[in-house]
Amino acid sequence: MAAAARVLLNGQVFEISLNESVFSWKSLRLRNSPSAAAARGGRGEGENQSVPVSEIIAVCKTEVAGTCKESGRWQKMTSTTTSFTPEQILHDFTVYYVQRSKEHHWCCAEVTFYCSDQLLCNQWVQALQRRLDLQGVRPKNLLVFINPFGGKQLGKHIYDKKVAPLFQLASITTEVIVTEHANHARDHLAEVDLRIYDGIVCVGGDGMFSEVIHGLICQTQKIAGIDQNDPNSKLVACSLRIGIIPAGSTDCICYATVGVNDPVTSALHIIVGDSQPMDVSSVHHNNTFLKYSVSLLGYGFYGDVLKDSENNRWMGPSRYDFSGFKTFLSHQCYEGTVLYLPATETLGNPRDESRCTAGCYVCQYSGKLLDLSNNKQELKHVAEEEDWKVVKGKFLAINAANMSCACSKSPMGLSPAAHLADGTIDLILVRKCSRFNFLRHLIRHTNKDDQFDLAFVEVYRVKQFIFTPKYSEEDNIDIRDIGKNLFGQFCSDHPACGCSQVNSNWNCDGEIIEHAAVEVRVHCQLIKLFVRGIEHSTQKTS
Ligand SMILES: CCCCCCCCCCCCC/C=C/[C@@H](O)[C@H](COP(=O)(O)O)NC(C)=O
Ligand SMILES: Nc1ncnc2c1ncn2[C@@H]1O[C@H](COP(=O)(O)OP(=O)(O)O)[C@@H](O)[C@H]1O
Ligand SMILES: [Ca+2]
Repeated sequence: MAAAARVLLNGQVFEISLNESVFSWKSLRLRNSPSAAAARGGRGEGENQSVPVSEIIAVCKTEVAGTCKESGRWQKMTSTTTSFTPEQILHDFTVYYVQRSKEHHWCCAEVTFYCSDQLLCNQWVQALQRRLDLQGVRPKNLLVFINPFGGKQLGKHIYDKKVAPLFQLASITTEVIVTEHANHARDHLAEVDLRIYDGIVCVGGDGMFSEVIHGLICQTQKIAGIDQNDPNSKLVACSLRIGIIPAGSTDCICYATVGVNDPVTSALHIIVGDSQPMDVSSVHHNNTFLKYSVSLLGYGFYGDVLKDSENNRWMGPSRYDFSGFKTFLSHQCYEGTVLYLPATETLGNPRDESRCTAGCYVCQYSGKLLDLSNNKQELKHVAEEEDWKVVKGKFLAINAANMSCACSKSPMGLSPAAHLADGTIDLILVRKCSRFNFLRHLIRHTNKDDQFDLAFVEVYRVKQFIFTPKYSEEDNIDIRDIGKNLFGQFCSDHPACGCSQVNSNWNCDGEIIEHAAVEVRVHCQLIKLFVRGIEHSTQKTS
């Protein structure tokens, strides 16, 4: 087949061409027209444009029944430069491709080319389709879970209206499960034979994503014979990629990996077969596995916000604002000891100006270190005693951010310089301070000011940490119950010392962990997502 051909687009003659990796179309008329210079380098139909084959969603052939309806267009065109006649224009094909718009949004654009004969049309459709078939990274069969009750309860609607048509266009087959109860997706994934799928999609929020990774990681460890209750176990990485269609309340994992929480954008990243490794933290208590975390593990402020917000689920996403306000007013601090193991082998620092973006070299470097350590038999992690550091005190918040935790409320995130896949978490300790100072810290999450540049805030990049509350958990349950039953929620929370004898709980990706004493360890690049990390804003389609 010719590498280039003449076709019609919007009544003008275009030359289309295809090489190994790029499909382009350029207007032949524009070359000599006075407006050519202005149009050069422009975007959109009617101008010169190119699209990487890796970003073509589909190519479809449409037989045109007749020329009557379109004859005005053909007449206009034939009067300019073409040698086509209206009778010859019977065949067209449409190319659907990724188009970038503002703030990391992707949408599906389409362009239809009219060919002079059927053979030419078929040849181009086949040539493009062959190139698409060579895109081995693209998923063909997906298992989809929809949480119908996440966020504003629009998960099913979002999937049916915005996502399913795109998957169909891209010839992706799906098995869709609308969850009927909490943990439905997790339990299904822990047991089902996953070999027939090329990936898993969850439609919902961070809680739904958490269910999916629990099912997937558990099954993977079970098959590999790994004991998840042992905090020192070296976990086996999961091979299936996971896609998130945001339909939750915070959607922080989607936002921090794509740059926006938009269902169409996420669906397109799945279709083109993007892949991004991600760190996962394991949380243990007394040598018992509790949970995995990908975004935020928060004790104190974020733990209390979550606990309170669970009573107000009917409010939808605004439950977090309501509970956030209440928790801020309660100004509760918690006493305890944090032991942490600093990350020494990785590149980067939580106070860096640079950010984790698509193709991040910090994460790639950690990936190489991981490969090296995977080739060794022994688990290297058993750290020397003297490596551990200790911090004791009264804290308003202890936040462990596995990634930036950016979301629409906090566009830079809780730890703006954190990395998706470097094998570390940023441990943020907010010590007891005045309400005014804590508010200053919180407000800095919403703007570009440095939330760590405050005397009562410390941040460390760590591989592992252990938190021990001052008050033992067994005693604590009694205190909390007595306090709640007799005086309501806040009464027992304000002893004269200003620090609570009641423990907080951990917020683990939006799920509550009741234990306060935990041991947390990061597992570098344990899972993969159908994303590429946040693109630099200069990355354009053409
Ligand atoms: C005075 C102004 C104060 C504003 C402070 C804004 C800081 C907001 C930072 C939020 C960081 C959230 C990290 C993400 C956590 C999610 O995993 C979790 C669960 O999300 P989901 O409900 O499942 O989508 N959401 C929450 C709020 O705990
Ligand atoms: N069908 C269901 N009924 C009730 N709860 C569910 C269902 N499916 C999933 N869940 C649970 O709903 C919780 C919140 O889901 P999520 O999708 O994260 O929404 P949100 O972001 O609003 O919290 C998760 O803990 C998940 O386990
Ligand atoms: Ca990380």
